Amino acid sequence: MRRKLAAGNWKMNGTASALTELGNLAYSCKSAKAEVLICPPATLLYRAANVCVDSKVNIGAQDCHSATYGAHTGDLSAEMLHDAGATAVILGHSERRADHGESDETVRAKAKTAIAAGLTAIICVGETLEDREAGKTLDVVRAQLAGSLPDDTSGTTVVVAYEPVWAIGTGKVPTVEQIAEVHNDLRASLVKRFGGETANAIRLLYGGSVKASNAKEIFAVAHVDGALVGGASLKAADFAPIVAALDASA
Ligand SMILES: O=C(CO)COP(=O)(O)O
Repeated sequence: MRRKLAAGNWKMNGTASALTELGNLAYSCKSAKAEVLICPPATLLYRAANVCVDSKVNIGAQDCHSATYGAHTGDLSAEMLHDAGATAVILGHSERRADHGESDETVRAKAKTAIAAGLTAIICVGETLEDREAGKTLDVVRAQLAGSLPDDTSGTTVVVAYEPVWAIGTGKVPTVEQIAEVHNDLRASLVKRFGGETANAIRLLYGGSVKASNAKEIFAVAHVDGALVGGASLKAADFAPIVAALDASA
C-alpha cells in the first residue's frame, strides 16, 4: 500500500513570520496518517525543519542543482538541502521549466543527484492548455515522464506529480475523468518501464488549484496518492483540511 502524501509548495512566499503557520500546521496534523511535507523557500529550510522536529510534518526544497558542488553562483546542491533538513525536493516544476528553460534531461540529472544525496525527488509533469486543446496531453506527459525519471528509479526515491499547467494558480481544475485518464496512463507507463513492483510503489500526486473544497473528489480518483498544493498550503487553516480529506480517502 502506498503511503498517501500531502505536499505543500510555498513557491517564492514566506519569511520568518510564516514559521508560525508551520507550527500551527504541525499541531493540526499531529494525528495525520498521510505523510505531510511542506516545501518553503530555501531561506527558511533550516528553521522550518527545526519548527517541525518531532512532528508529522517533513520539510522539502523546491529545486536543486544537478552538480554535487562547484562554481554555480546562487545555486544550492542537494547535499546542502539535505544538510539544512530537507527530506525531499520538487524538481521540474512547470514554473522552472518555463522560467529557467529546464529540460527533461536537466530534471533527470537533478533527480539523480537529489536521490544520491538522500532526498526524495518529486518530479513534476503536466501539459499546457495549448497541448490539451491540441489533444496532446498524454503524449506530452508520457514524454516528460520518460525523459525526467532516472533509470534506476525506485518506489521510495521518486514521487511523480501531475500538474496541468493551466490548472496552476488559476482556480481551474480538470474533471475527475481528466485526472483519472492521466493518472492511469502515468501508472501504466511506470509499469511498462520499471515493472509492477517498482511502479506500484511510486506515488502519483495531483497538483493544480487543490483546495479543501475539491480535495475529497480529487482524492477519490484511482491512482491519486495525494496532492501537490500551492496557494492553499500557505495557511495551516487551508492545508490541514486537505490533509484530513486525504486521511479520510480510501
Ligand atoms: O504549482 C502548484 C504546486 O506545485 C499548484 O499551485 P496552486 O495549488 O496554487 O494551483
